[in-house]
Amino acid sequence: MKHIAVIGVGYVGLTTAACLAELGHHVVGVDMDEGKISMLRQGRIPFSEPELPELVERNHQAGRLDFTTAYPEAMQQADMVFICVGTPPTPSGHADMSQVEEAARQVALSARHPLIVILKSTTPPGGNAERVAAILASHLPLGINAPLVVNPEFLREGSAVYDTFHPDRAVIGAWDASAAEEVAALYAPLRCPVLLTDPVSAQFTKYASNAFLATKISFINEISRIAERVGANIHAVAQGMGFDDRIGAEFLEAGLGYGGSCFPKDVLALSAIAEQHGYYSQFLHAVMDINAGQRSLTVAKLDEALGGLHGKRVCVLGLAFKSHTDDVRESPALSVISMLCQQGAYVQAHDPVAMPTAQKVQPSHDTLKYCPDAYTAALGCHAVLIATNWPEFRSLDWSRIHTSMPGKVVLDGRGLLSPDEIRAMGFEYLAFAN
Ligand SMILES: NC(=O)C1=CN([C@@H]2O[C@H](COP(=O)(O)OP(=O)(O)OC[C@H]3O[C@@H](n4cnc5c(N)ncnc54)[C@H](O)[C@@H]3O)[C@@H](O)[C@H]2O)C=CC1
Ligand SMILES: O=C(O)[C@H]1O[C@H](OP(=O)(O)OP(=O)(O)OC[C@H]2O[C@@H](n3ccc(=O)[nH]c3=O)[C@H](O)[C@@H]2O)[C@H](O)[C@@H](O)[C@@H]1O
Repeated sequence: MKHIAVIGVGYVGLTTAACLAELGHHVVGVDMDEGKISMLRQGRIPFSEPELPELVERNHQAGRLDFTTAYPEAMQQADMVFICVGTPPTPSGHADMSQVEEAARQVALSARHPLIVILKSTTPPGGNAERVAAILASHLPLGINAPLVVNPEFLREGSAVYDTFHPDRAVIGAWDASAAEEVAALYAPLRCPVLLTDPVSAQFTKYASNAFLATKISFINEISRIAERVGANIHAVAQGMGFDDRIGAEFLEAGLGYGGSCFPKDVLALSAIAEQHGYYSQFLHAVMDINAGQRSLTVAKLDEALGGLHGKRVCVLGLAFKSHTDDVRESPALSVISMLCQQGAYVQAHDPVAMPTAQKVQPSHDTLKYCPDAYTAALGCHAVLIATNWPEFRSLDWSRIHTSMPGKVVLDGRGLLSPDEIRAMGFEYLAFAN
């Protein structure tokens, strides 16, 4: 059993803290956001993530998981510290390292005995790990050692707890071999492959992995544009491709494209890193351009189907960047809603969990209304856009929706519905090469 401090209790930090506690460690989560910490102390979770509330509550009750805003309190017994703070994009596309650097400074100032500092936040290679190690070294009390280990995170929102307990691998990059072994030991109960490498390669592996997954999505979206022109069905094509183990069946869903707090920022940061090193990556720019293009293509499809958007009423189902989360960072749904409103359409939107977060960043106005359920959102509309693949959208009473809509267009932006069933009800079913 280890004493562990987790700095930053957002999507990654809270999941990491709760899962480590479930594995039997004693964990204290630290955040500068007093609101988040006081919610957690009352047993409430600041965001929506399946399985996490139960896990946090169980471990909090068992005395293995606590929360504080005070670094010294969390650091009192810690022999390991995970840094899980944000690395959002700066205007130039580079990752903003200021939260990580401040966390490292606070950790070092509060350290009273030797410990291992584990960098879980996604941080760009090219001097950043070295800088964090230097910040630690210059702020630690004399005689105290705190080796840095880079251990990037690969969980997905919406299945964060499952992913943490079933990782495909752990990547551990360190200059200090014994610190790397201690971090590897934390993963032993999870029985996953562990790659021990240097810090820069560990950092780069994270960016390369996200860029590859984003590439798969942009690839299938590019193929869907061509498939549409030649009359091929993209789902059949993706399925046929996916049977080949070298290709793999996952991340071949054509549609609105990727969003979220990571693919957009990490692909952009990787291209910025390349440019900083004198290399323009045409490839990464194509991935980003295709992704942005899917959003305008969605609006263009609705425009064509409705004979213009001005004055038309569009129901948007799904507001977060994917299902099973309330995270609206870089949400394709929200950017399509903005474009629809700009072109004079009225939007009626609904999401099973992301209404409060969406309303915060895009408050309702004359032409944008948030609705308590999918049926109210569809009422009086000319078209429905499925923007995230919530399974419950599939099981809606679509004939009830059909009756309540003056227009009959359904644009399935996530390939969620059965085209034959929807067409049989009298809808005009549109998708991306379907
Ligand atoms: N969200 C995801 O699915 C994944 C995120 N990542 C990476 O993990 C990192 C964290 O991401 P999220 O959890 O999404 O971020 P988040 O924004 O949800 O959480 C970050 C937390 O850190 C806190 N914080 C910031 N500065 C602090 C400081 N100096 N001291 C204490 N707390 C501080 C913030 O108040 C916030 O609660 C990022 O680098 C991200 O790229 C990696 C894999 C998955
Ligand atoms: O670094 C990160 O933050 C994380 O980014 C992604 O996880 P996440 O963004 O939570 O969610 P994904 O399931 O990857 O979906 C990302 C976006 O791609 C879209 N997507 C996904 C798959 C697909 O086939 N098509 C597609 O358009 C989703 O709708 C969503 O908007 C990665 O999958 C994680 O491995 C990684 O740890």
